[in-house]
Amino acid sequence: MSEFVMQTQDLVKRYGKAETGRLAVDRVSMSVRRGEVYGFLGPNGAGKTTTLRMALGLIRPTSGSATVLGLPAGRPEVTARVGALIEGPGFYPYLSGRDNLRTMARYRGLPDSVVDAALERVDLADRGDDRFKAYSLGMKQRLGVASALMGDPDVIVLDEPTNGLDPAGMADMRALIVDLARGGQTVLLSSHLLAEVEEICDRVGVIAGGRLLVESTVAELRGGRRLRVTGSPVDRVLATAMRIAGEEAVHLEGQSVLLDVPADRTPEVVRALVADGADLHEVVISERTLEEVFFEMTDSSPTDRLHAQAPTLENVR
Ligand SMILES: Nc1ncnc2c1ncn2[C@@H]1O[C@H](COP(=O)(O)OP(=O)(O)OP(=O)(O)O)[C@@H](O)[C@H]1O
Repeated sequence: MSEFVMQTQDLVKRYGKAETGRLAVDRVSMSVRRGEVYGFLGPNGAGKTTTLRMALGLIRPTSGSATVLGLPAGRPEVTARVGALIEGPGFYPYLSGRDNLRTMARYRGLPDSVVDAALERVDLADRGDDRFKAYSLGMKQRLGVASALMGDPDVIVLDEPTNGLDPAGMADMRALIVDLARGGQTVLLSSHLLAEVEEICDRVGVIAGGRLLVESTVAELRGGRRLRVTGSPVDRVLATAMRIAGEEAVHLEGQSVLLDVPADRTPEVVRALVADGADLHEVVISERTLEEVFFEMTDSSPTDRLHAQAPTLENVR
């Protein structure tokens, strides 16, 4: 059994004319491992939905390929083992939640018994007989997830499942996703919310402008710990830091110099700074947040960071 449940190789999607059409996805190769929660992270319009639709065989790639559970995307035997919630399924407003799911289950050749299990799973069992149109947004989202869970699929693909939910609804949805992975199912979650991905995902793929910028564990992406040094004169601290850690690993934030070095190099850094004549006011070892990593990766300035309101990728581009 392969370690990977979903892989794409150089997936490309160009909407419209061959030469001049919009390049929505540009050579994306990603791999989702069995049993993990994979966060597919990117700002609006990055190409997340288009990539997922190709990976599920819902639209044809311009070039490249995708395999799910070792088979080409879109094959019927694969489709039966993948549950997906992409851009909200079309529910009938005048049918109850339960009848909506029954209709879908029958269409997919599943027994009625999967419906109650799925409603139970998303905590909608006692509201299953209410009409869909009377559901709150959170309930509608949960019913969408229930539709993806019917038949106990191996892989669950959820496109922005917390969109439009209030904080409590988001927390419930995250808890459900973590629970699914604990039960052995693989979850591929697309999101533009950094904090959400950081909280619940094992690995993440970051997409922007149709390109996959990076794919790694959240811990690897953060690069472990970093050192924050505040001292004077700042330009001397900066020069020494760059000499010790290399230019790439040094960032200036206000009056502080940030160094991406392993924590055990702290004494060496402090010795060098003092030897170079810097006055040290503060040396702190801190964990980087995913948000910090993204701002650096996309080269936005500290001023942009000050104006960033919510930790979403919208602020990054
Ligand atoms: N059917 C289509 N025809 C033409 N262009 C499209 C189509 N679907 C998507 N696009 C364009 O492709 C690009 C990627 O869109 P996509 O929906 O995949 O991004 P996304 O990351 O899922 O964004 P969002 O979070 O806003 O859904 C966007 O520029 C979008 O306008």
